[in-house]
Amino acid sequence: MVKLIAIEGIDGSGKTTLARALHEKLSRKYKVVLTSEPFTQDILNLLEKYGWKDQVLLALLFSADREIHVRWMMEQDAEIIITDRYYYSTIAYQGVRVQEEWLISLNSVFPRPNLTILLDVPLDVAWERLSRKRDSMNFEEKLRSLGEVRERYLRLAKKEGFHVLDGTRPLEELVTASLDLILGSFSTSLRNLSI
Ligand SMILES: Nc1ncnc2c1ncn2[C@@H]1O[C@H](COP(=O)(O)OP(=O)(O)OP(=O)(O)O)[C@@H](O)[C@H]1O
Ligand SMILES: Cc1cn([C@H]2C[C@H](O)[C@@H](COP(=O)(O)O)O2)c(=O)[nH]c1=O
Repeated sequence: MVKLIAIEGIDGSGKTTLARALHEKLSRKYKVVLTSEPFTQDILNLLEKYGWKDQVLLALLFSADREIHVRWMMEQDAEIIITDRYYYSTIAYQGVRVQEEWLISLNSVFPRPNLTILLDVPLDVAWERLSRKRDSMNFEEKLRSLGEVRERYLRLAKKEGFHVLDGTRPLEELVTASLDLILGSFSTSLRNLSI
């Protein structure tokens, strides 16, 4: 059975960097697919067209994109799939303005990840990192709500049992900690092979 690992966190928390490093390490022993959300170019076009203000529309668009993403993931020949963002992104981000129960219900159709890692960073660290890539989507809007998104992620982590890692730690430490979690939580066959 394929194992699904979700990497979550606010913008600038280091998700993409960690996901790529884990992909590189795990690929030495396993068939690993690295993917991310938003998944399709279509959703990026729609975000461009309709903007980022209407959070109900965003929740519906991201969830539709996720359905296409999940179908695609199910077709992959992989032992491990690492996704840089998954449905908890919708619950944390759109949850700032939209009823959480509805978001949870909307996303209840998707497979639950086997393991979720939340990279947690304070806002000033995220801002500093993001300002280096100010071309990122919707920069000014993001900064306004990122604190609330972080709080929502931390609450979700407690409720859903995510593994929370301090994203200000050096990358090498984060990779080691994540590999321990991944190999420790999966089957004996995965655990017996060291990376
Ligand atoms: N552990 C780390 N320590 C210091 N800098 C880091 C660390 N991880 C990532 N960075 C740097 O922070 C910046 C943002 O990293 P990255 O793009 O991986 O974050 P992200 O969470 O995927 O962001 P976004 O959600 O905006 O795409 C990059 O410049 C990256 O090199
Ligand atoms: C999947 C998903 C994403 N978002 C937001 C979060 C980010 O601000 C952008 C994606 O950009 P990134 O460079 O990949 O971080 O979209 C969201 O609000 N809801 C979602 O479900």
